[in-house]
Amino acid sequence: MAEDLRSEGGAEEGALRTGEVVKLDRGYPLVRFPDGERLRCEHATALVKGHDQRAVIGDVVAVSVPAAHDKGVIEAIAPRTREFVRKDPTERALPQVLAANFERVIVAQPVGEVNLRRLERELVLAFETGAAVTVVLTKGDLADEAATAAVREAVESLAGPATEVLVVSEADPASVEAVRRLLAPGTTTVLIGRSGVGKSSLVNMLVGTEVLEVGAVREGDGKGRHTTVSREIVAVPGAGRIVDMPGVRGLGLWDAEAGIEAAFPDVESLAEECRFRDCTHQGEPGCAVCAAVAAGALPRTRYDSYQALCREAADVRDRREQARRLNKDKAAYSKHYRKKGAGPSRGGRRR
Ligand SMILES: Nc1nc2c(ncn2[C@@H]2O[C@H](COP(=O)(O)OP(=O)(O)OP(=O)(O)O)[C@@H](O)[C@H]2O)c(=O)[nH]1
Ligand SMILES: [Zn+2]
Repeated sequence: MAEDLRSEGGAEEGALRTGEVVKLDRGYPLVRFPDGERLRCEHATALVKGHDQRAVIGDVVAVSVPAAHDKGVIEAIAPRTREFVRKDPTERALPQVLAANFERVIVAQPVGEVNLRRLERELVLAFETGAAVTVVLTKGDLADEAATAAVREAVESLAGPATEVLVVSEADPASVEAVRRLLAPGTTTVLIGRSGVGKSSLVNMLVGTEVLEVGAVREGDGKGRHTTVSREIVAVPGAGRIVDMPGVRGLGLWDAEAGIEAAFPDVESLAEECRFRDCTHQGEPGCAVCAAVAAGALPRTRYDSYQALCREAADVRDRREQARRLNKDKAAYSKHYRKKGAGPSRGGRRR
């Protein structure tokens, strides 16, 4: 008992202050307090040790400020209203939260080089958060009107009728006004998209000054480019706040069932006509999805990526289940072990 309390309470005397993680870079998380003060904060060992809890951008945190200490200590992280989660690229079965507590996700892709397969994946992750989702096609000046219209149509049909699709261009400052209108005061928007699509440029246009460093794209393949790794919540004048999430390369699915459903409304509505309620659309009799593919009503590529994403989601689910079972076994084992070992010496150890 006493041990539990000790590990929870921490040794700090001062009152806890509530703040928000507004910047993450290579240093300690930067926390902003309601009075505007910003302070670099490290994590209390109690947070990191047991469950490896770490604050992400947007997290509301309780901070203690030990006397004669230049850093604060994050003692607790408030429950999140929303999380952007991907599978941790370096782990078999662990999630990685990239941002917390936001109201909207903007998925950015360059209008001249839209990658529909990647967009599908980005939409699954965005929808999975439960936030409002918007697609912004960037670099509008690099595509002519006809090409832009064709791409917009393709993207709209992919994203579904509920998702707005906007086109912006650095060459046309008015084009970002539609984005600004989405950022309602008091709300936070997360901006995702592969490196170089123009996310930082969009944020700078919204703010009106160079708040974020813009990467210079190397001629040709665009490889070997310097990418910023910091994430920062930026206030947009007269609107809400936006977080540019640079350097998000891999977007492995984590929890994805609801996201897939939302990102594939065309498949989902066809699926309602399948003979079996649990149809997997892989050749079952009376499958409306397969029938639509055969009739050319549902593009085969679209069907294939739907199936691939479903497989990936199921695979992650299996691995999590495995890990959970393993941990349960471990926990049961150590509980048993503790009981046996602690028996005779229990009284003696208590102080
Ligand atoms: N022609 C044109 N170029 C643009 C536009 N927006 C951005 N760019 C260029 O695209 C390159 C990449 O822009 P960034 O804003 O750094 O892209 P990013 O998505 O923030 O990239 P990361 O920070 O690496 O994630 C820069 O050279 C920009 O000048 C646009 O509307 N038109
Ligand atoms: Zn079916």
